[in-house]
Amino acid sequence: MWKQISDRISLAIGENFAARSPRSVSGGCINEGYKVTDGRLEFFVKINRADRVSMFEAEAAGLEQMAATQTIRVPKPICWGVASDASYIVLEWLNLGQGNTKAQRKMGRQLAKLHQYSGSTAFGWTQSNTIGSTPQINYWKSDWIKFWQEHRIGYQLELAHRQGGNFPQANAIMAAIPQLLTHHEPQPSFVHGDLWGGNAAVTDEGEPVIFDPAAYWGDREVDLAMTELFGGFSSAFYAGYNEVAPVDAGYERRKILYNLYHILNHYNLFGSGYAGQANRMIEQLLQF
Ligand SMILES: Nc1ncnc2c1ncn2[C@@H]1O[C@H](COP(=O)(O)OP(=O)(O)OP(=O)(O)O)[C@@H](O)[C@H]1O
Repeated sequence: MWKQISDRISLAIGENFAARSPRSVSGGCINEGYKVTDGRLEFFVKINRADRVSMFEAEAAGLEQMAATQTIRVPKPICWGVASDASYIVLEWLNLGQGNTKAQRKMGRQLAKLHQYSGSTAFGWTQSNTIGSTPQINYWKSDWIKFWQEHRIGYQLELAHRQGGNFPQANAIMAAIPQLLTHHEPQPSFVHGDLWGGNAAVTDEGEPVIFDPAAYWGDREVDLAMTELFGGFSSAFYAGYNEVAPVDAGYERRKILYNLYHILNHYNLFGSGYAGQANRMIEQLLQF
């Protein structure tokens, strides 16, 4: 496998590359991550089962589209595909850390600029992708409320129902979504889609980077909401974001609805430990 991947890297970069003893890099829980080097060049490689190759195709497309906005740094995808019985994606290697306050502020400003970039009149994307390893449906819709209701909350509730989940207010929350999003008319922003703290970092040169996206054209607030769900972003980050594109009134309520998607997904991926949290969020939303 590594010989094949080395050959594809060589083809992509137009010079000879032969990986020496790939080193496992911890961090991700969906894929196996490796640092590969020939002593001179370095790359980050993620490996999964061969039948998961579409996940890497979508990751590469998402990264390329974000890079094209020239707003915030993302790792450059070098090549991806199937080698032996595995799928892989090769990305430029970045020396990543947490960064200081200045870098966090810059990250906030740059994320806001990504969100201000306009390029679509509808919500969705050219391809569906994955959130964790769950399919994420991106069929186009011109109506954000319908998009969120059907492709996000409805889809996850259906998956949860099929695995026996007990969400007594599932129908009620589906019916309440139009009301919860009323008077909110977001422009489609190209969102990262999975912006927890583990998917954002700062290079050793102080440049903010976001990676491992589940991208689509959506309400920018989905990214902000997720940054708050598991923490990891400092007040400087939010100050930077608000300098460029202050959040709209009503965000605090929508935030719960947007994060419900991720908690339902966690239920579907990791099991019943997340059911209580999802039900509490649903109850909270139904009280508005
Ligand atoms: N281009 C890169 N260069 C160096 N290290 C990287 C790079 N991209 C990611 N990393 C590091 O590897 C870790 C795992 O990367 P990533 O989140 O892309 O993997 P994953 O398996 O898809 O993760 P997840 O389980 O979050 O879906 C990151 O937290 C980061 O520390």
